[in-house]
Amino acid sequence: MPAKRKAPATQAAAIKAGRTSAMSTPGPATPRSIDDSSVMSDADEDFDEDVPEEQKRREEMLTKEADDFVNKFTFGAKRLHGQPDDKGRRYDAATPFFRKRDFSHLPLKPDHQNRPLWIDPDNCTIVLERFNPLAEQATDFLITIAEPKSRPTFLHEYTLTPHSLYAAVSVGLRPKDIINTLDRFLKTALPDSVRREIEHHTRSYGKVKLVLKHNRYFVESVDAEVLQMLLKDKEIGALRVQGSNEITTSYAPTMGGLVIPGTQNAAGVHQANLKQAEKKPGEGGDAPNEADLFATLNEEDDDDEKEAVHSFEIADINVEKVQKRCLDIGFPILEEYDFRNDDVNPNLEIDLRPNTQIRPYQEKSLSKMFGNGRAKSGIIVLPCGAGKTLVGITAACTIKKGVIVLCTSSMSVVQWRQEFLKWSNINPDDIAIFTAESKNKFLGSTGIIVTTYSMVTNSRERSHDSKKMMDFLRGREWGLMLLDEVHVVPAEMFRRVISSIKSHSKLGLTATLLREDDRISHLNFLIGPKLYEANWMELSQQGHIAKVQCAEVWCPMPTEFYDEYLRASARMKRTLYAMNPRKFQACQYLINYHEARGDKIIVFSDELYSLKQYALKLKKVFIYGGTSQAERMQVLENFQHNPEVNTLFLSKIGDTSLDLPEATCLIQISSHFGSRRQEAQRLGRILRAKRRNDEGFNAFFYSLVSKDTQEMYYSSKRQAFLVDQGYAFKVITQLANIENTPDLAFATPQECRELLQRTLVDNEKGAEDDVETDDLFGSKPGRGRKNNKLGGGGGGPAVRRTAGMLSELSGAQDMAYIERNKAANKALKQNKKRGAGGEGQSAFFKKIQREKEKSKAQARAG
Ligand SMILES: Nc1ncnc2c1ncn2[C@@H]1O[C@H](COP(=O)(O)OP(=O)(O)OP(=O)(O)O)[C@@H](O)[C@H]1O
Repeated sequence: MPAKRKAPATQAAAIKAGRTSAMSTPGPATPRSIDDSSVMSDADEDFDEDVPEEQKRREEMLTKEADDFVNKFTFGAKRLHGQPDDKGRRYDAATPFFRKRDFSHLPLKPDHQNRPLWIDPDNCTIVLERFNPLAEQATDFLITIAEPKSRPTFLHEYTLTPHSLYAAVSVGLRPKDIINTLDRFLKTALPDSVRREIEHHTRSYGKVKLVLKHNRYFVESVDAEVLQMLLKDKEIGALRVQGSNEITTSYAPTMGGLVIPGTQNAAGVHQANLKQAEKKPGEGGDAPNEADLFATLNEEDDDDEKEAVHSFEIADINVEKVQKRCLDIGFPILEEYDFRNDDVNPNLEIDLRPNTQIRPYQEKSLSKMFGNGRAKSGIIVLPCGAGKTLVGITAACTIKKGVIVLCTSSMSVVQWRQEFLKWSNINPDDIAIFTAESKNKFLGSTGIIVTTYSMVTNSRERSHDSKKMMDFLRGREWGLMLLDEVHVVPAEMFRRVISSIKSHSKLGLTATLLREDDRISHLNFLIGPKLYEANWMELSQQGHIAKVQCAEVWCPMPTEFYDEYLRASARMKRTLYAMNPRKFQACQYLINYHEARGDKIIVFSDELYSLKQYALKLKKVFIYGGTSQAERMQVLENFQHNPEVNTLFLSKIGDTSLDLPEATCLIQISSHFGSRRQEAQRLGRILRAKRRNDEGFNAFFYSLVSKDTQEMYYSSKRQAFLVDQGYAFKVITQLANIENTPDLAFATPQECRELLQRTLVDNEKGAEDDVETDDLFGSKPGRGRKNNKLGGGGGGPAVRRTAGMLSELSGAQDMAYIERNKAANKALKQNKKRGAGGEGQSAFFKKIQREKEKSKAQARAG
C-alpha cells in the first residue's frame, strides 16, 4: 500500500493564503510612484522584501498567535497542536487560517506532483495549478465541466455547479467521463461527496432531447426505459402524437462530415480526444499523460457512434407543455437542431469568404455548439473585441438556414449586417434590417433578418409595416436565433422574444455574463447553458486582444472639499468626488503624459457635470447623450484621424459597442457605483487597440478615485470581475513629479475654493441633468433620481429610450443608455447651440464672467 503523504494544508490553499496575507500586510497601501520612462514599470509590482530578522520575528509572532487561537477558540484544549483528531485531521500552526478548508488529512496520490488539480470536497471548488505541465489539458476539461471563478496567473479556481454539469452533458460528456477524467487529474482521490454530486446532477440531464426533424418535433433518448417512463406519465403520454404508438429507433448522428467553416477541421471534443487515442492509458499510480486523461472518453466515444436512439413524436403546440413537465419530473429536455436533416426549411446560400480564418478560441467555442453534428442552444462568452460577431456569423454559415439576429441598438443592427457582408458571401438581398427606419424583407425563400430586441417585443401600437413584418417573423421557422449582448436583456424580454419567434437553435453572445442582480441564471433555461467562456489573459497573451496595465490612482481631497463631502447629500457626494481638484490634476497629468507618448485617450465620466467641466477646462472634445448626430460623427472622425485630437471625453453612452481601435489609454473619472460589468465593458474599449501586436505594446486603464470616499469601496467592487480574469490593479498613491508639473489646474488654494463654490452652486441650482443611467431593461419608471430644475417633476415616466438616430452614430447603445427627461436634453442642446458650452448654462458662471469683465475694465481704466 502506498505510504500516505500529508498535503501541505493543500499547497494551492497555502499559496492563496500567502497571496492574501501579503496583500493584507498592515501598513500603508504599497505606494506606487510614476516615473518619466514608464507610467507603471514592472518593478512596481513587487512588495518590498523583508530583512531576514524581521521575517523571523513575524513568523514567530504569527505562530504564537495561531497557537493561541487554536488552543483558545477553535478546537479547545482536547485537540492538541500536532495531534490527530477523531477524523484523522491534524492541527498545526497554520490550521486556524484554513479552518474548515484544511484538507491536509486527505491522502495524496503517489505521483501528485504530476497532477494539476486540487478539490474542495465540501463545495466542489477545484483549484488548477497553471504551472503544471498538464494544465492545458486540464483547462480544456474544466472549461467543459465547471464554471471558471477566478483565473489569475498561477492558480485558477473553478466550481462544479448544476448548470456547468448540465452544459457538460449537453456537449456529449457522460457522468462516467466526467468522474474518471476528473479523478485522473486530481492530486487526491475523488471525494465521494463530489462523485455523488456529479452523478446526481448528470443522471437525468441530457437523457431526453427535443429534436425538430422534417418539421416535426420528437422527444428522443438513447435510453428506451426513460422514454417508456415518460410515456407512462399521464401528462406527457397524452401529448404523444396519436398513431405513432411505437417508439421509433434510429442511430445517433456523429460529427462526421460536419466541418465548421473557416477551420481546417471542426475540432470538437471528439477531435481533441481522438488525437490522443493512439497512446495507451497509464497503469495504477503512473502519472497521467495526455492520452490517459482522455482515455475513458475515447472508449466511450467509439460506442457513441453505434448507439441506438429511441424517440416519439409530439405536436408543435405541445412542445412547451412537454418541456415544462419534463423539467418538473427531473428530466430537463435538451434542445438540439439536426439541421443537416432539415429538408423542410429552405437552405440559405451562405459561406464564409475563402480568406476568412476563424481563430482557435472561436473554433473551440463553436465546436461546443456543434460537437455532435447538431446545433445545441447556449451561450458563448468571449471578451470584448475578441470577435463574437464572427462567431455568430460562422454559426450561421454552418447551419445554412434562415437566421434572425437580435441586437441591443439600431447601430449594432447596421454593424451586424455589414459584418455579415464582410465575412460571408451572403447575397446583400438575402440580409434585411428591421428597425424603426427600415422594414425590408429578404427577397428569396429564406434569408437573414437583423433587428433589435425592442422592435420584436414592442407592445405599443405598431405601424402597418411593423405589423406586417412581425407577422412575417412569427410565421416562419428560423434555423438560428443569434442573441447579442445577452447580459443586458432581462428574462422577461427573452421570454417574449422566444415565445413569439420560433427558432430551432439559439446562440447567445456576451462578454460578461454578469449582472449585479442574479437574473443571469434565467438565461440557462431561456437560451441554454453556457457553452464556452474564453480566458481573457490567454487571448491577450496570444495577441488577439491588447495587453492592459490597470491602475487605481488615489487622489486625496483638499480639506474644504472633504468637509463639504462629509456633509453633502448622496447625490452631491458623487459630484464632489468627481470634481476633486486633485483628481482633476491627476487626469490632466495622465493626459499630458500619454499624449506625449503618442497614445489616444478616452476619458470616461458618468457624471455629466464633471464630464463637461473637465473637457472644457482642458479644451478637449466630448460626447454625451445630448451631442447631436452630426457632431458625434465629426468628433469620432477627428479622434480617429486627426493628430491634433488625441483625447476624447465620453459619458457612459460609450461604454459598449464603440469600436475605436485607435484608443490605447483609458481614464475613468466617474463611474456607475460598483458595476463590475461597466468596468469590464469600459476596459473592452481598449482591448481592440490596433497597435496591440507592436513590440512591447501595452494599453493603459486608470481609475481615478478620491481617497477616503465611497468611491474607494465601489472601485474595489468594480474591479472584482477583472481581477478574476487575471488583471492586476496597481495602486498609485503619488504620481511621480506631479507637484513640479507646470500649468496644472487648481494649483492654488484659492482656485480650489472657487472650484468648490462653483460646483456647489451649479449643482444646487441643477445646472446639469446628470441622468444617463445604463440599464433600460432593468429600469422601472420613477426609479431615477429626483429631478433638478431643468428636469421637471419626478412623477412622470422616469425613463425613455433615446431616439434611434441620436445614439446611432457613436455606436452608443440605445438599449443600454437612457435619458430621463426631454426638457433637460433640450436645454442642454440649446446651450450647445448657443455655443456657450458648459459656462453659458449657469447663473453663477454668468456672474463670474460679469465680475471678471468688470475688474478687467477697472484695471484698464486704472
Ligand atoms: N478570425 C478573425 N480574423 C480577423 N479578424 C477578426 C477575427 N475575429 C474578429 N476579428 C476582428 O476583431 C474585431 C472585434 O470583433 P467584434 O466587433 O466582433 O468583437 P466583439 O467581441 O463583438 O466586441 P464587443 O463586445 O466590444 O462588441 C473586429 O474588427 C473583427 O473584424
